[in-house]
Amino acid sequence: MKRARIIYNPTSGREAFQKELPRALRKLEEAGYEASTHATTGEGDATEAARTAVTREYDVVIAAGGDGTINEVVNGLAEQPFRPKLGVIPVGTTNDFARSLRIPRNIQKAIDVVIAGNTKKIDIGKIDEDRYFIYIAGGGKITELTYEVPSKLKTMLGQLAYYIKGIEMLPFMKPINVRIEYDDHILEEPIMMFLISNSNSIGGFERANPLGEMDDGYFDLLIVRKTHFGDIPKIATSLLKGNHIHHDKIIYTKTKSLTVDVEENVSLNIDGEYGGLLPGKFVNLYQHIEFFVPENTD
Ligand SMILES: Nc1ncnc2c1ncn2[C@@H]1O[C@H](COP(=O)(O)OP(=O)(O)OP(=O)(O)O)[C@@H](O)[C@H]1O
Repeated sequence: MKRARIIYNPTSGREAFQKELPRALRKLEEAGYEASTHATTGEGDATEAARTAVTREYDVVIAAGGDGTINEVVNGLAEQPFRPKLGVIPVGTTNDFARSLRIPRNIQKAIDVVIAGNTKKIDIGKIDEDRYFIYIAGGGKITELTYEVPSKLKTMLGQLAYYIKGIEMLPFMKPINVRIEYDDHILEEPIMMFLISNSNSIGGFERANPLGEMDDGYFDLLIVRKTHFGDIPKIATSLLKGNHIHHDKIIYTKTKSLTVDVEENVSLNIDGEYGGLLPGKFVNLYQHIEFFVPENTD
């Protein structure tokens, strides 16, 4: 009999999962899984729980929560030589990663995806020696000033799936001097921010194959060079149209790894959460975790 460990955040998304849990367990049992649960107790607990699931040789881990919970579970699995297959039940406030995998928001339908058994190996980002991210890492320096973001700009930016959180901050950012090394390039100049993504969103909003670039071993690297407040709407428009690749304030490329050095204190954002200060080394781990995904995503 296959064994599944459900790691869920009981506080995530208005506690919706707990109500559905008995039904989810029943479904899994009927599908031939012996299933057990672990309710997380606070920050970092999902990482520990995932490590324990590996030690106890579960075949499958199911992470129920938001992006934060999935990030933590992946951090517990990523360094293990044997990594169970990972199911995702998106019950958080932000579920960008699950959305990119086309996993349904409906809890029972998301369980059905696990039961159906279709999987895909997805790249994972590694930061320095022992931290991992699932879809985005980025950095920049936020100013003390609070400009009002024009509402038109906000509406436009609202359509940017992954980069929204980063780009939306542009008006509040001030230039930082960086040294970024990627492939054979060395960039040494003031920039507004950089975003490293393991996604298909940028330049690919209308892609037919949504997972096409989450398993290719490459990050998307987006760097916004030093710019003035007035240029930001233009940059946002160009990002939205997907022709940002040719914008002179934007560097957009693909790379398997990069290092980012800074002279001052600049914070790093990992999967939407504060992730300490730079510098950092970022490496794409090719097809490192096998996720359950709906069948029609290939
Ligand atoms: N029992 C708990 N009580 C409080 N916080 C917890 C608990 N278990 C886990 N957490 C923390 O909650 C963080 C965020 O959770 P998660 O990503 O699942 O939800 P979310 O999408 O951020 O939003 P929300 O919790 O508002 O639905 C996790 O990174 C984890 O550190």
